[in-house]
Amino acid sequence: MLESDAKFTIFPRQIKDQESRFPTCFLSFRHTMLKVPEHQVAGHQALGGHLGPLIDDSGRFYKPLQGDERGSKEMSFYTSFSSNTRVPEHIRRFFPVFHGTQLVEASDGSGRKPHLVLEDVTSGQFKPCVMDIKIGSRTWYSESSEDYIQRCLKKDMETSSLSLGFRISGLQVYGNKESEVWKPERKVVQKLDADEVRLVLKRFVSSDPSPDLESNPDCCYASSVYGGSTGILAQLLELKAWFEDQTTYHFNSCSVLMLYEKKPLLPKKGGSSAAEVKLIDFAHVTEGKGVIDHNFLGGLCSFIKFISEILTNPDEQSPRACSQYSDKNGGATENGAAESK
Ligand SMILES: Nc1ncnc2c1ncn2[C@@H]1O[C@H](COP(=O)(O)OP(=O)(O)OP(=O)(O)O)[C@@H](O)[C@H]1O
Ligand SMILES: O=P(O)(O)O[C@@H]1[C@@H](O)[C@H](OP(=O)(O)O)[C@@H](OP(=O)(O)O)[C@H](O)[C@H]1OP(=O)(O)O
Repeated sequence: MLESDAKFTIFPRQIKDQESRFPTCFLSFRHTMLKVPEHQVAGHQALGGHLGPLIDDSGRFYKPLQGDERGSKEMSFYTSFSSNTRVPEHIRRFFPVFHGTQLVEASDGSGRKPHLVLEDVTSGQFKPCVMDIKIGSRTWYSESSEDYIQRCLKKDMETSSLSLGFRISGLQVYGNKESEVWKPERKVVQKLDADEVRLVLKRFVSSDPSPDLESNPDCCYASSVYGGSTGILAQLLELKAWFEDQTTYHFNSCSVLMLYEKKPLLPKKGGSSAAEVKLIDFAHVTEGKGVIDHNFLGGLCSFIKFISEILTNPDEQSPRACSQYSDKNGGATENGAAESK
């Protein structure tokens, strides 16, 4: 039995019809115009007739439930988490609000399909800077199939996951110039080494993120975004304290999403930037069975060290230029779009 009040079980699959696999209490219809999210930085994307998430104008993010067990796993997680009285209130804010599931027209034209209805965490932001960081030195878990374990192992070894305990899955950073956005190729940022990751984390909080500049990034937003009592570092430390205690869930292959809105003027010293940390992607969450999620905790600690070192030494010269990824579609672009899966 789980230590939580909520049952953390996968919904049964007695009924084959995909729409019927999900409890009717979660199904509802809202007739609204859905569109492809402009600020998505990783994951399956709805562009080009693929199946991917959609958003509406009221601040909701519709993530299609994947037909295999990933969909039921993610819904099972949100259902369990929503009613788990052991989750402290101050920790809930790190998770997108869950509004149940809904049948909506899928982006790949395959008809109405069940989607998770989540809070759109970028809603209302004009120039959101977003980074998706997949946490953990391993993205597989013992319950996975042999084939899945092999695929994950290969990817973990080829990317920074194994060496750093996390990999950057994707990002976008706005510059101060109107409509300039840096959205480097995902395959490249996943494989950066420690120096390059440090440089990207600096560019994320700089006035001009453009990778072809000779100068070091100015990090002029570092103290207001990463620092301060409500900044990214403080939030990550709060999350870390929870992970040192919680043993209900193992967050395999989950991501930390960092976001803040780029404003042309610098916030006053010590002023808040309304930077946020969110946890997303729960398609591979498993039961913690009373054991600390050391894979996630280790990766989180490693990521925290990168952020805190930037705050301590923002002016430290980065030993390497990022030519590796600036050469490969990494330059600042006009409304650059990430590639879709
Ligand atoms: N609640 C949300 N609000 C706004 N954007 C979101 C939200 N959840 C996810 N995103 C965006 O969508 C991207 C992919 O999300 P997620 O990892 O959940 O999808 P996925 O298709 O399961 O990914 P993967 O293929 O890595 O398993 C994130 O990087 C982020 O940009
Ligand atoms: O194709 P799948 O089975 O949906 O698995 C995806 C995988 O394709 C994807 O890799 P890539 O297409 O970006 O190379 C993985 O994303 P990362 O690159 O961030 O690792 C996804 O994580 C895979 O999905 P899942 O994690 O559910 O296995």
